[in-house]
Amino acid sequence: MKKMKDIMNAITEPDLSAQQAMENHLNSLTKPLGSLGRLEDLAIQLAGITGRTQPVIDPAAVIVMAADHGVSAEGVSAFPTEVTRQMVSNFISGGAAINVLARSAAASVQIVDIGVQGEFNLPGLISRKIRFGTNNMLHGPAMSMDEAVAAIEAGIDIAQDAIRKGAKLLALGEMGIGNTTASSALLAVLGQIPVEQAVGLGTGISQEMRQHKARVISKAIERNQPNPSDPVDVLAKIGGLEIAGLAGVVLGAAAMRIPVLVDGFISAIAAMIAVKLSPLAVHYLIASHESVEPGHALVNRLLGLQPLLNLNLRLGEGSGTAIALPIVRAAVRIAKEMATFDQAGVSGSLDGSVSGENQTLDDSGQTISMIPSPTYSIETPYFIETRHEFDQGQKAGVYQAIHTRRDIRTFIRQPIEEEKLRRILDAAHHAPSVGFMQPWNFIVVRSNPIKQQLHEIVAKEVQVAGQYFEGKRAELYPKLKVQGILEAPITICFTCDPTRDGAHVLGRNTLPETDVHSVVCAIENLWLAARAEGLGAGWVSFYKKQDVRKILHIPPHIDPVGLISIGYTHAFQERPVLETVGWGKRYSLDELIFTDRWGNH
Ligand SMILES: Cc1cc2ncn([C@H]3O[C@H](COP(=O)(O)O)[C@@H](O)[C@H]3O)c2cc1C
Ligand SMILES: O=C(O)c1cccnc1
Repeated sequence: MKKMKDIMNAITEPDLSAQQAMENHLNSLTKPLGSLGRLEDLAIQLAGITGRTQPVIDPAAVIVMAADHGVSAEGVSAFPTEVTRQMVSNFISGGAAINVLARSAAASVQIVDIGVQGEFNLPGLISRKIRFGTNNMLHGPAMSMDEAVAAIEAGIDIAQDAIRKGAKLLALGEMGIGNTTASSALLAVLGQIPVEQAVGLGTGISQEMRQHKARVISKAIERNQPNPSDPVDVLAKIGGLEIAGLAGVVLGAAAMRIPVLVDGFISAIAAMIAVKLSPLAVHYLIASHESVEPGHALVNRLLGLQPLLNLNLRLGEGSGTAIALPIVRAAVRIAKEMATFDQAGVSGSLDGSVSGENQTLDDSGQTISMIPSPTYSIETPYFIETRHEFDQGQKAGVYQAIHTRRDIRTFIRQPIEEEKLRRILDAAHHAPSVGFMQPWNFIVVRSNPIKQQLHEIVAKEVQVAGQYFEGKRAELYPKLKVQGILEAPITICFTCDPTRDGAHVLGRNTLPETDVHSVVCAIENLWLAARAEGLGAGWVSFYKKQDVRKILHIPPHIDPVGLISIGYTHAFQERPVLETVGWGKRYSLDELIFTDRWGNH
């Protein structure tokens, strides 16, 4: 137990400065920014793991853990238990799929007996047998907690040994008839997924057998009552020895800053257990592929991993890792061997920056920001409670949306996709609101005649406002474009209903205006989401509320807080227009920050 705990605690964050250095390096290479897509993400991840801008992943070793499952007595697999033992012999003889694929990928294979039912006398087989297969989980725990911990610790030892002998990347493989049953049970409990969704056909059973398999799993969960917040308890009651061993391999590798290539459903479940035990381990995982087994996509999703390949595999043994290894190697070689713009004497992009400023010039020669391709999945993992940290790409995305948001008043006539509109409205609807009062409504204006009416009342107020400016601002004012209601495909009126949720809203007794504050939060959410989606948004604030109420049939007690025009645009200016034209400049942040009391810097 101590070994496991120590290793769990030894796993640290990836090296952010090495990641940044890698990103800068990739951006200096002779290719358009980001054009090597996922290979660039891989190179950055490997830099973070290894702390090196020239990561080394060779020699790579596939560790295949083999064990048997008592539950296979229930007829949950298309094959009998003895196939596990027979396949171990096949692995040692070099005739299994993983042997061939590993040879083709120039990786070594280590076969570990961590719980096969049967004795071996095979040279080259690593024997760490904890017991002769698990018990049938239908009738009680598959193994004891001590055995589960011993299997995890055996995995840690094996990873450490392999690394000491020189391995720079470990890949997970497994063999164990019945192990998709254990894996589905683990997924159902640890991922809080309905059993029905977590179960697949494994080695190729019929639909009737699949239903039977699901019933066996449900009964085993019912019988054992595993505690979802204790991964070792769950592993012991409904898991398997090879799964525990592989979880140990992940922990051992991550603690030594060695990347782990994950194979199919079973090894991904093992990786999930490792991440449950030590959340930072997730940064060391690379998903080689997504198998046909339906649970695999779910685990990848829960872990936030994007598989490199989808080849309809459903084998295991580490097969997918050997196929993906050359891709990982390609990422490493790109970083190491490609020439930079300087070295090759190749001209950089037109703004002169080859170093990743994410900028280019628009048609008129003005510097505009580009949206880099997203490096992370839009589906945030939400089951792993402990994985609340944003990864580098996610963090960068949030700040990028904030810093490149602009008040956009010039739109091109390209319609907004309905799903996009729905997503940004949903972002607005997830804004913070005082006492959760959600006082907003969103009137989405698409009708041209109504836009025309809004445009007219706004134009009138724009005129009126002009007389209040003096000097330079009076001169600049007529040149400013302050609204784009006619051009924008839609304008949204954000309203506030002060009666929503009754008179006594939590947190609003002394500050009645908190309802409007909440609506403004919704506007900002929409604005940032729109920016991330490549849509410009502009807040129009020249209007008399009475006029807007009349046009949009808004009842008198409802406040039309803001009109926001949205649409695609030619350019997101690097700086606010009002700054560029000299209307105003951004105050210094330091001057705005006081310490403890007003005015104290
Ligand atoms: C010949 C053979 C070789 C394999 N290699 C991997 N598996 C894969 O299938 C098994 C899991 O499926 P289930 O839960 O349906 O038994 C595991 O051993 C897995 O590694 C194999 C299965 C067979 C039959
Ligand atoms: O996803 C896998 O790796 C898998 C699927 C079925 C059987 N064995 C392995």
